[in-house]
Amino acid sequence: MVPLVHDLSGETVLVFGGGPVGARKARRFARETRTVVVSPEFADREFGESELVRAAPEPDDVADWVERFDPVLVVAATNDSDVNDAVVAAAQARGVLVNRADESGDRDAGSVVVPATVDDGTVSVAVTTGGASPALSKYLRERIEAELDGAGAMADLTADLRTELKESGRPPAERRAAIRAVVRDPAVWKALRSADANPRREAARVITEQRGNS
Ligand SMILES: C[C@@]1(CC(=O)O)C2=NC(=C\c3[nH]c(c(CCC(=O)O)c3CC(=O)O)Cc3[nH]c(c(CC(=O)O)c3CCC(=O)O)/C=C3\N/C(=C\2)[C@@H](CCC(=O)O)[C@]3(C)CC(=O)O)/[C@H]1CCC(=O)O
Ligand SMILES: NC(=O)c1ccc[n+]([C@@H]2O[C@H](COP(=O)([O-])OP(=O)(O)OC[C@H]3O[C@@H](n4cnc5c(N)ncnc54)[C@H](O)[C@@H]3O)[C@@H](O)[C@H]2O)c1
Repeated sequence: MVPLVHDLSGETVLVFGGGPVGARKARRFARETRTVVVSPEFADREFGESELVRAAPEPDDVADWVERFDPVLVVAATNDSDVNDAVVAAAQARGVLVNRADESGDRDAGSVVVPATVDDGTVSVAVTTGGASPALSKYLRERIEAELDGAGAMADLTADLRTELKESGRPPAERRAAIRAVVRDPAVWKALRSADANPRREAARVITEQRGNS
């Protein structure tokens, strides 16, 4: 499996099944794009900004639902494996990506796994075990969460520094060395994680020291 980062904005994600698993997937996708959940019941679960459609399609009806919403990704999260089979078949027939929540063995063409993810600003880390052990993905995600504190701010800071170094006409090798030194510097990280420190000043110090060393 090849992890790719997919921009879903402007697209539709269609989720079949409004149980805890369908709700979790729907919350995740609804943060990014229009998400529609089809299910005969939704209990009192949280579906984020998703649109909820109360229905229980038979396997033979699933293709019509997929055609009607024209999604870029379909999620099969019902507790009825015949319906989930039909969702996979309908997605494949239309060349649409499909995530199947009730299977982690052999995957069908076009199938995708939803990884465990941590976000900090523009930085995302995704963990997958290729379907082998979702509990391990969750555990590793929890461990990475603390590591990532400040990463979004570091991405913003170094994006600005890259632009400034380019504009000041520094040669590529020097820019690369400077940015690499900043992202590895403990004092810059510490400053990014504390409210009253000055990360820009720390970064400027690192760049000056780096230039002196090369
Ligand atoms: C990462 C995460 C993302 C998300 O779903 O948002 C995710 N599962 C999560 C949690 C979790 N899921 C399960 C447990 C109970 C412990 C256990 O069984 O291990 C726990 C842990 C818990 O609940 O503590 C049970 C389970 N999961 C699947 C099956 C079916 C099967 O194995 O056949 C069964 C058995 C059902 C049963 O037996 O009834 C299948 C899949 N689950 C995946 C993703 C995909 C593979 C990801 C990978 O490559 O690792 C895949 C293949 C399909 C998919 O859904 O995309 C999310 C953590 C989010 C987070 O917290 O960060
Ligand atoms: N991927 C994961 O992390 C994970 C975790 C636990 C379970 N699972 C598997 O995923 C499936 C869903 O898990 P759950 O805990 O949400 O199950 P659940 O039984 O609580 O919910 C299933 C939902 O599907 C709905 N449904 C039934 N028939 C439908 C139809 N024809 N069309 C639309 N919706 C329909 C039900 O009303 C219910 O709301 C289970 O089969 C389970 O094996 C996956």
